[in-house]
Amino acid sequence: MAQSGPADQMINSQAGVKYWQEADASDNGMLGGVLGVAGFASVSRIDLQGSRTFLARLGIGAKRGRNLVATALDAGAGIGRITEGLLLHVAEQVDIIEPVSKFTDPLKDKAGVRQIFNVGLQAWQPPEGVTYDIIWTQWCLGHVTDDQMVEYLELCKSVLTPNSGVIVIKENQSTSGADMFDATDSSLVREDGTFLRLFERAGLKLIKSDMQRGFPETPTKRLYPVKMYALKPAS
Ligand SMILES: C[S@@+](CC[C@H](N)C(=O)[O-])C[C@H]1O[C@@H](n2cnc3c(N)ncnc32)[C@H](O)[C@@H]1O
Repeated sequence: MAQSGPADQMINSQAGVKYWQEADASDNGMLGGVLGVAGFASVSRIDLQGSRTFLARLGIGAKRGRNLVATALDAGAGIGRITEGLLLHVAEQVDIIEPVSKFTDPLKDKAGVRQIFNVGLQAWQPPEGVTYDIIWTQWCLGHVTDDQMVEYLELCKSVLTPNSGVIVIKENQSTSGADMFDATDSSLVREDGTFLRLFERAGLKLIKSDMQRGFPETPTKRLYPVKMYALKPAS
């Protein structure tokens, strides 16, 4: 697609939310319909397994020798696929950020779900005194500009449990040599180098990273590579 100027300036957050308001409130809707493509029905399960393994490498998990935590934040949570499939298994309480309230309404009375913030990442204001052991942000950072992402990460840093808290980012990767704008949902697929620059700008250091493995691939369809980054305050 032809682009002019920094690709992140093409992001229109209202257009992004409008796209998602029309999406199905299902795992398949959250994953852009990919679960309905022949051979791809296992993508959500494989994604969650990859995330569980990544958290285990950080010492977090339900198995012996790993630690459970008190609080997690699921950012850009959609219908709570990650809250239910991952975070509630390792954290006592989970807060949620998600701009589309029809996705989160069914989560209001779910055991373990504490506060739901129906705003975009760029408008989120953490309540006074709250801290999180895990802040998980997956498949939604493409909806905010580079500056908004840095501001969001700075906020995350300020509400992370001192020393032990960790921020995890799990996002698609552009491999075309540039960040790629997608007009369908008004989002940006960033390159690894862009993520690393923005993390540094936000005062975060990378403590672990891994590629998601095991996604299916067919002769006619291949998903973007997906990378997981674990971050802590640089100082
Ligand atoms: C691809 S879905 C991923 C949902 C969830 N993270 C998952 O992996 O199942 C993208 C989500 O980002 C949300 N979203 C759109 N704009 C956003 C914004 N500005 N800030 C945070 N989330 C946003 C959408 O409403 C949608 O729920």
